[in-house]
Amino acid sequence: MIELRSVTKTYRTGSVSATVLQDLSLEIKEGDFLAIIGTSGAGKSTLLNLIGLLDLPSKGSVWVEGQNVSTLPEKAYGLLRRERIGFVFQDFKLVRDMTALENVEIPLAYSGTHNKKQRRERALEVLRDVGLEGKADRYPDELSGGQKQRVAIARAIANRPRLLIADEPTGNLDADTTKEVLALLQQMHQSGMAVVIVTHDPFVAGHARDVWELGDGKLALRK
Ligand SMILES: Nc1ncnc2c1ncn2[C@@H]1O[C@H](COP(=O)(O)OP(=O)(O)OP(=O)(O)O)[C@@H](O)[C@H]1O
Repeated sequence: MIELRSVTKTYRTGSVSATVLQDLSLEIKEGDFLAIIGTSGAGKSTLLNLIGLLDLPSKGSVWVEGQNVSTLPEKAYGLLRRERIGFVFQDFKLVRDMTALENVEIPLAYSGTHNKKQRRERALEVLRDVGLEGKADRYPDELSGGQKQRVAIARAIANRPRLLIADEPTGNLDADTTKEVLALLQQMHQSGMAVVIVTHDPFVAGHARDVWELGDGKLALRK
């Protein structure tokens, strides 16, 4: 589905350059469930940005279904991302002055595939899938952390992406809520989506089928 081939990522700030990923390869296949662990600064977010088509490598290539994304015009690249990938973040990134329902409608409006009525129906359907049917009209500030993350997951899956990327999705949640969110991610995986989680938490990583540790710019399989 998405393949990183010998990617290197170097950041340059003025005359200083730092290589964060070094000749790293990784293939994400349909239905995978993998966790990426590593110390702070190891490059996990940098790696997720490449997997999520948010950034390009300095060297090497990123392939999506047989296409080298470096060779695509920016518009096509953005479209691939919007159609195929959903993102979930530690701090939820919900829009505060929009209700849960309106937040979930955002990607549906961007994709241009649904009219207003269809957007509403699809948003309600995914809110139901994450167990938040009754909270559709609540604003983020009126929801618990776990509920906010469930809204964020609903928003991420509204366009039926093939890949769900979660960057520390339980980082702001307590133990019980962490379990709820993990159950939901497992449910997404069982429904056929590939799931990639970045986490510091061994308990969270343990739920994935494969665990990769990022260190010294390379990945090592830990499970
Ligand atoms: N845009 C950038 N410009 C320059 N350096 C950057 C940039 N983004 C990240 N870095 C550097 O790259 C290294 C890896 O950062 P990254 O955020 O990928 O690590 P991480 O493993 O996700 O860390 P954390 O667990 O603390 O979030 C760090 O040393 C960071 O300072």
